[in-house]
Amino acid sequence: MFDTSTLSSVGALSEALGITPKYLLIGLASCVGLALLSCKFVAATSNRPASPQTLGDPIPGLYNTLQFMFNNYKFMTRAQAALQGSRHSILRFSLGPKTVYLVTGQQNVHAVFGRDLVHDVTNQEQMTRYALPTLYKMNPAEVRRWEADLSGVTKAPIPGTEHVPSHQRLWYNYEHIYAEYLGKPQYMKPLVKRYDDILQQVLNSYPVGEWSTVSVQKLCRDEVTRTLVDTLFGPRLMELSPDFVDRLWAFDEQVFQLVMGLPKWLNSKPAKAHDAYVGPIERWLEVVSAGFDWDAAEAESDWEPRFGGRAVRQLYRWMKETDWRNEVIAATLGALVFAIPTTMWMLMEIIKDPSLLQAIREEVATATTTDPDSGKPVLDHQKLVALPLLQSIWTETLRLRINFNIVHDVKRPVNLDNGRTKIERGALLQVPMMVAHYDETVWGAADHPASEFWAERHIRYAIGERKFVMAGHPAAYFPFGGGANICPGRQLAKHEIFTTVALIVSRFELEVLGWTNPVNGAPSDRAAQSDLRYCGAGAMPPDRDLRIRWKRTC
Ligand code: HEM
Repeated sequence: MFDTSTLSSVGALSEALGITPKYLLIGLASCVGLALLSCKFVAATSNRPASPQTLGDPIPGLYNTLQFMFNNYKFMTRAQAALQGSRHSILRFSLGPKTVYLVTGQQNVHAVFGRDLVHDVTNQEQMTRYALPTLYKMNPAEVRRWEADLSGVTKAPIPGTEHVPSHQRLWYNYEHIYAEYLGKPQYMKPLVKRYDDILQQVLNSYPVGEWSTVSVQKLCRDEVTRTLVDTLFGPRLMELSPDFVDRLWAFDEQVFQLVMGLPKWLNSKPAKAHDAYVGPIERWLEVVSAGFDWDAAEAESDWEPRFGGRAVRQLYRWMKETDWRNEVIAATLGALVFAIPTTMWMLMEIIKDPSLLQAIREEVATATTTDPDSGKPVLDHQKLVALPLLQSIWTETLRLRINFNIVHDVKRPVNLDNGRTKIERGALLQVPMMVAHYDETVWGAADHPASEFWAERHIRYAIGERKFVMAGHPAAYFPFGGGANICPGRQLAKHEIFTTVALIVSRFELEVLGWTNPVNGAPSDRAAQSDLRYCGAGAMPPDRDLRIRWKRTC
């Protein structure tokens, strides 16, 4: 039990850390073990030389750990400040008993994602410790299978593991099937076509010539999400569970807490939301797999109504062949990242600025043809994803709104910082997007600081023609991660999001009504900003909604 003095010191500490007391209490309970270990660790390592830069810890072993976990934005701002003006681009701190190296600088980022270190610096320990038992619901025996697969993630197995049968190579197949069936153009194109068709049907439910009021967040969380789910999984999932999309968003709210692995008795909400989300996927799998003929042509088709697109079907097939339980398959498929916050941001940025909206309409028209039979407009997706202004807005949105700390374990000692920093085995490397994506020296322009959205940041004009040219170095921009684990859905996401924007701007007249608070719908006197609670965890959604009036024109 806490007495009042404990609560007031919790209050003071929470204020200093910028964490709400509730989270601090949960954090204190869960971190106490880590912190004790960490104090021992700090004592053992305090004689180290001051290279690389070390981030001070006001309460050794505790403050940094808590702030990192519960107010990542403040932590990263401190880290940025510590690195500024320092001759180092690597910052060391402790997270519980672990030594963490925050890796910044283009050369270092390039090295961490590069082929040379692919077997030395991996995400596998993070996966087996955090993602597989929580997000993918694997039991200890199932996790041990992954731990036992030492054959690596690349096509060629790590020397000495060539005896592992190829379909039993868990790390390799997991990456490979995603990369193949989500990323390769011949498999991705049918998914994009399906997405376009379904979204058109959804938008056609708004009668031509009639004004109606919609909100951008609600539209994306509802209609656009349904379109995405139908594209990947087919229509049966939502027919069997009409409230599936509500369950998805309820789970989305809890996912960060879930992956933190807090015990259920401390906070049961994340596990409950997870079960409520995975349950319908498991039931759907039972229904669609029953009697499915794996030797028939439909098993190889680009899209069929049971499993939907080929990626999900291929994953299911491999997982069954390698004896995954249905619950684990359902949880793994359910973890497919959805691209919704990026869609919300792009729509908001375009719709709120009438001259940008007009420029995008004109650009989209150049990627639209007319169907000779129906006379209806048809998007040329290949042209669409190459449009310069749309690409600039996409790049700018991802740069500012995707904020993820990519974490890798060091399996063998590595040298970074031009050989000046030796990283020991067992340490953690964190590659934060926030430092690279907001770097003023890379992205800043006169009158347009790096922290600000500027639609034309990645546009150059050559003889009056608009061209897309990324304003900064590619190694300072990695919203999809990098190296062996780079997001396999990145091209699909780009195609789907561009299609959504193009269909909306070209078929609707749009008028802004105002910003609202999505929690209670009340009017807001300011535009949306990134929801900083999501800093370090993925996409930062807008903290305000945009209410608009729209009228379908064709
Ligand atoms: C704007 C949209 C998206 C962004 C910014 C994004 C970003 C990311 C990032 C940062 C990672 C982690 C990479 C790493 O650990 O190095 C990731 C992984 C992943 N993404 Fe995406 N993603 C997006 C959309 C999608 C879509 C639409 C799909 C599929 C339908 C998808 C499927 C995946 C999968 C399966 C992984 C895990 C790969 C693995 O575990 O190795 N993503 N994504």
